[in-house]
Amino acid sequence: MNHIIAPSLLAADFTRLADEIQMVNDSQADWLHLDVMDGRFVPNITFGMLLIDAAKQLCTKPLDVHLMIVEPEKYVEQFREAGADTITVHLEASPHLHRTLQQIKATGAKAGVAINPHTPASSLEDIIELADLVCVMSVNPGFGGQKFIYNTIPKIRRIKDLITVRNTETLIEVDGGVGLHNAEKILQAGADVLVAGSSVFKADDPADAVARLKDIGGEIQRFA
Ligand SMILES: O=C(CO)[C@@H](O)[C@H](O)COP(=O)(O)O
Repeated sequence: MNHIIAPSLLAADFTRLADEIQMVNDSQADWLHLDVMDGRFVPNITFGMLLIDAAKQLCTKPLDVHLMIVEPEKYVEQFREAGADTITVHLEASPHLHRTLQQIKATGAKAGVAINPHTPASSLEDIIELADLVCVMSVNPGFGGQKFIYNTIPKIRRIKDLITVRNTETLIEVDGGVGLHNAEKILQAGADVLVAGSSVFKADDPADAVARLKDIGGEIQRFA
């Protein structure tokens, strides 16, 4: 499988949201990534179902919705109804993660688990079979435009090993500080999905930035 590029709308120009989403439609992007923040799980507030609903009407690509909120289980059905194709909840915000992933799947959405930079790969051992996607946070969640935390690379490898050993179809998504300067390393470590906010939307030519990210790694032999 070729890797997936998911531009993160957080870095878009919100005064031109329809144009920014049209760029995603016209580019080689595979998904649109949407960061929902509640000011409690993370120290920032972004948007909720209303914007997901609007994005769904404009976007021709699947919506990858990342819930950086406490008690995500309260809102799973509403985000699905708004148009989320993948719903990712944080392990650190989900005391009943197994139940929450089942709840997401019951809506027909793909179920993702996100882990913060300090959360070890081993914390996924008893949940990996249920996860369609693991979102490895490579910055502390809450803001776009931060620097990639390089300790994440060995963690991606450990998660990839876990997925290989358990023989699951789980995708590894890497989110935060991703760009042309580090995408190859991230893909070599085993990532399947690159979330890119600033490196796409702040580029002079965002569609070209997507194309370049999509191009990377075509010839790469991944580590086992
Ligand atoms: O979830 C987050 C931040 O919490 C990310 O999705 C960012 O939106 C990625 O933005 P860049 O680091 O690529 O600017």
